[in-house]
Amino acid sequence: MHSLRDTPATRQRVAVLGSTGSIGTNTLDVLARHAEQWQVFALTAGHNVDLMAQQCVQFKPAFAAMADDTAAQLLRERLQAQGLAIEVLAGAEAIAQLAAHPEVDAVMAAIVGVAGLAPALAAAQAGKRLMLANKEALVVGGAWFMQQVKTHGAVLLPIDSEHSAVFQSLPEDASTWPARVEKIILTASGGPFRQRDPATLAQVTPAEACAHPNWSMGRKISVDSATMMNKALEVIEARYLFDTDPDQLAVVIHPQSVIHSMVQYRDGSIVAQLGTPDMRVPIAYGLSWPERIESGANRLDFMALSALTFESFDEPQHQQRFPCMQLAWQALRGPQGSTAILNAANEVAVESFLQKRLGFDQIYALNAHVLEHCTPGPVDSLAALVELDHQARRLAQVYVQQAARC
Ligand SMILES: NC(=O)C1=CN([C@@H]2O[C@H](COP(=O)(O)OP(=O)(O)OC[C@H]3O[C@@H](n4cnc5c(N)ncnc54)[C@H](OP(=O)(O)O)[C@@H]3O)[C@@H](O)[C@H]2O)C=CC1
Ligand SMILES: CC(=O)[C@@H](O)[C@H](O)COP(=O)(O)O
Ligand SMILES: [Mn+2]
Repeated sequence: MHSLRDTPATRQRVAVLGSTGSIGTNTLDVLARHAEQWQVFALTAGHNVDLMAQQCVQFKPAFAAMADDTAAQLLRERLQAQGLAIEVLAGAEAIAQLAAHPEVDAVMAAIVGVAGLAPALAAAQAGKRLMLANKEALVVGGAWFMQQVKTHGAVLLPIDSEHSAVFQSLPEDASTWPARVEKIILTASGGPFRQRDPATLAQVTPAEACAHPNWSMGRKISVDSATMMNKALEVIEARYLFDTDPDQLAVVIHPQSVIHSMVQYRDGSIVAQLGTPDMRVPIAYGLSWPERIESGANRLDFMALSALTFESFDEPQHQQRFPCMQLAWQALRGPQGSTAILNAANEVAVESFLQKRLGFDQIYALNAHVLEHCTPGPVDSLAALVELDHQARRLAQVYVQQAARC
């Protein structure tokens, strides 16, 4: 593998995993504003050769990797034709190797789904600064993943907007959190169906589900926001990131997505983080922590805000609209491995919904079914997690096939 010997020691070298996605492109936008501080060392993606080729021209990384072999070959030919000396690698293993590359200082983990677990883990085990957008990695890996971060001296910075908000609202000394914190309150927009008649949810289309009112995101997380499974995954993510009891985690619906989340302290005081809904803010914070850098985000104009409103997720209509929410606590209170099972079920359910093989309302039914019927196992290695994920996926696929027959 080739080495960047001419890199000034002061520039941090970043690997952006999932560079062609929503988080990946926002990350590159922030990095482009700070070329004197960070250098793009590696870019990785799945299939999108056109965008990856453009990113390679602009950022000239030492390495580019595509999960898909054919895409990698195509990229190699394109870059050669342009005279760019970028080493192109292929496959999941190469992506994990780049995440752990000795010349990498920081890794943006922005692959969607459990596919991002192995490279995020590789970065953690190599002791990197790990900027974690890929919430599924933590939902699957749970306390074991956090233990790997600790054991290998990695620094984990949350990128998910709510968790970045919580992190920004907590004292720097983590050892004080248990004594000081009463509750973590995650805000939720309620997604595109917050006011939809629950009786009509069976008919919604992928396009409607992906039309998030406040954020422009990839299709998987957009569907998760529409079912509020995104918030369920975030409750699980918060439990492991901040090592809280599940009962200390609460969700409040806040349709404007201005308050990104809050910490309630034992004296009743609440500290919140606010801003315009722009992922470049948590990304910039993940890159620069404990410093602050320009993110490019518009500043919040309080005078232009009509109102900040809140709704209880316990309202009967919201309970009907968003049954997925309670699966977070069900999985957290279940045996070890339950959150990995729930994640696998949900990935199959969302993909099937996007392919129009499953109704929107069946996402909850599938998730609940697999969580109930899949037997959890110990979560103590990547291989064990992968096996559990496969087992849950098999059960979920059977459910989809049966649902298609009805
Ligand atoms: N978007 C957002 O604002 C937020 C996202 N997140 C989380 O960040 C993660 C990324 O989300 P988002 O950017 O929206 O997703 P996108 O779908 O926009 O992007 C996903 C990225 O992962 C790549 N990818 C997909 N599958 C694989 C695979 N099997 N192996 C390697 N790379 C793969 C894609 O490559 P390609 O397209 O080239 O195939 C793309 O670069 C998710 O876990 C999400 O929950 C969290 C908070 C906010
Ligand atoms: C930007 C981000 O972090 C997303 O997870 C966002 O929070 C989705 O919004 P809701 O899930 O609250 O609709
Ligand atoms: Mn979020």
